[in-house]
Amino acid sequence: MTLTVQDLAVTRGGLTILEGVSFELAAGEALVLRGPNGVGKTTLLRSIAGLQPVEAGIVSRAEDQIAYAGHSDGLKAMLSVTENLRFWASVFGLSDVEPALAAFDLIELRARMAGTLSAGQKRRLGLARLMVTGRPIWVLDEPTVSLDAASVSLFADAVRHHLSSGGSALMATHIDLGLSEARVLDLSPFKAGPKARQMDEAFL
Ligand SMILES: Nc1ncnc2c1ncn2[C@@H]1O[C@H](COP(=O)(O)OP(=O)(O)OP(=O)(O)O)[C@@H](O)[C@H]1O
Repeated sequence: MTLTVQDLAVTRGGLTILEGVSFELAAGEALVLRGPNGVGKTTLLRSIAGLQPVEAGIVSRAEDQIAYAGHSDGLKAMLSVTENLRFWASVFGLSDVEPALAAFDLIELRARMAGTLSAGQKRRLGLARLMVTGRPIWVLDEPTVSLDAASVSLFADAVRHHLSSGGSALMATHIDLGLSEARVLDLSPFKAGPKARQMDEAFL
């Protein structure tokens, strides 16, 4: 199994948000996390990626197997599109960025400074970065934000290709990507108990 999550509890701002979350993800599989705004999708993904500690439970995975793409694109504004990808490829020990440029329709934009890209173009570059990590488990938080229909379709193709090459993907998304092979996990039943909920209201 690529990723096993057992009885996981995660916190945000010192409060338990989700508890009792369990699932498995094998090579070639995609799992889509669903649930209303604020249920804890981002918190869960960050915890699984090792970006924040878990409160309880087990996440069995090698952190160096995970490529995480979250809300901030992490792009270098003063580097070109190609230079950004080359930079990330070098960090991960890879060199060929051409497939990633092609997959996300970035060839015509390759010489542009990343800081001058539109929101959707930046997002495409942020997602292209996944391909140059060479890492098998993609953990994606709302990957399609700012993407138009054609770009969503490119992204879905990239995920399909990743799965067919033995990769796997765990993602939170509100839209239907048309990935018929993806399983769906609704997080609503794992919301932490009423005590934590009441305290959460105090933040509002
Ligand atoms: N610093 C904080 N202190 C307290 N609560 C927080 C803090 N940051 C986030 N939260 C709360 O934690 C809960 C989970 O947030 P999270 O971002 O994981 O939800 P989400 O399911 O990803 O939401 P969305 O669909 O809106 O992106 C929310 O109720 C949010 O208000």
